[in-house]
Amino acid sequence: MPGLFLGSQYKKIMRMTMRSVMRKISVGLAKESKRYLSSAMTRGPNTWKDNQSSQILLSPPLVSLDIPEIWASDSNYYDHPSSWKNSNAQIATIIDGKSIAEEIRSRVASEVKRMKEYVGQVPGLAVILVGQRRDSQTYVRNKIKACEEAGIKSVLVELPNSCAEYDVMTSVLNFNEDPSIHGILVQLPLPEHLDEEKILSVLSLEKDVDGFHPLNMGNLAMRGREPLFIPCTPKGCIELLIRSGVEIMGKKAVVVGRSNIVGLPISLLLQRYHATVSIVHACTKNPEQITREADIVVTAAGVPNLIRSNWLKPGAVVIDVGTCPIEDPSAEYGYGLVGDVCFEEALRVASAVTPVPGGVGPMTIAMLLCNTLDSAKRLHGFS
Ligand SMILES: Nc1nc2c(c(=O)[nH]1)N[C@@H](CN(C=O)c1ccc(C(=O)N[C@@H](CCC(=O)O)C(=O)O)cc1)CN2
Repeated sequence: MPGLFLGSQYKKIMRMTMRSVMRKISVGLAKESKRYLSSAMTRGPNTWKDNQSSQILLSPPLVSLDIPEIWASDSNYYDHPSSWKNSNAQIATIIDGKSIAEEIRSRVASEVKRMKEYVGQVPGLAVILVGQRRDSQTYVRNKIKACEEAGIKSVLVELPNSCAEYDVMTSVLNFNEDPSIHGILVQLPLPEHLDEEKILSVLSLEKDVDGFHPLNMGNLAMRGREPLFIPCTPKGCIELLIRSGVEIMGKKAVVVGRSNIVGLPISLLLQRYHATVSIVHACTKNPEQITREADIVVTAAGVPNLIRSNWLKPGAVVIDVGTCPIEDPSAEYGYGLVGDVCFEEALRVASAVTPVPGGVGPMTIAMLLCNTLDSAKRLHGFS
């Protein structure tokens, strides 16, 4: 499977790297270019081949994506958007996040088994849930179930809505010290009286499987840096794009929403994959004029049916992260989920769309398992 990546995006990055290096040589920067090229080569395809047996995801380490910051002057280098599928009558592909997530989860399970055989330990995840939000309870229940199915140990701490900051921080600090726990997450949002920033900042950087610690987020934002963890939902979006064969490099991407959980990190991550990224948010004037230019739209506004057909360019790829709970007495837990995208309309304009439910949501949980496994491997020096 890594071959798929090598066959398209990586080749393109290497081609661009070579071009940039050639340009640099021509302007007298031969020494620096040679150093860059040799390091790009050593952490490039060879590294990938070496790791193939235990590699689960197709998305590569971020540092391996780095290329010199040189603006391309040859306009025919990128695929022109006009070469994208362009018919209004087209019915988009539905990106099946549920089945992709299942495949990833079964690969995580195999790796957990292998780790148990070689190290005698399984990864451990601690989940802290404060309060009784029904949606949070569902997500946490699903996370615990997914851990069980993958052979990952999980511990759940449930605290009442009225608890003090001190109680949450004490739980986090205890798990920081527990060697059987490799990942810790505090389910968000927290009740209003609790200071999220304060709580997340005491979480051990090495166990921050949500990737919300300011240092992990900062490293995601900075070129040449590799965060220990990439937030689960954005990481899942990229994995969906790559697995659906969507080219990211050089494409115009628009992110709708700027939350710390999704909007901000996905915009940073798309930049790391060399998309040209715009962010629209609640204060943006005429956001549809901006999204209409986009090859890739990732939306995380939490506003049902915000994205209508006139917000989309024909052939765009649409990733719907919006999950808005709506009352549904006939549903198992009394509510259903709707996304940000008017799905029926998007199907007629876009080239690919994720559904809600069954799109990004299941990927969030699959990526959490990946991050927990990665953390355990790192902490036990197992590859
Ligand atoms: N600590 C965190 N809090 C929150 C995160 C997060 O990544 N870390 N993200 C969201 C909620 N979330 C995970 O916690 C999450 C959202 C949706 C799903 C999911 O599988 N959705 C399914 C439908 C599930 C259902 O039946 O309701 C789908 O879309 O198909 C998983 C996790 C906010 N908080």
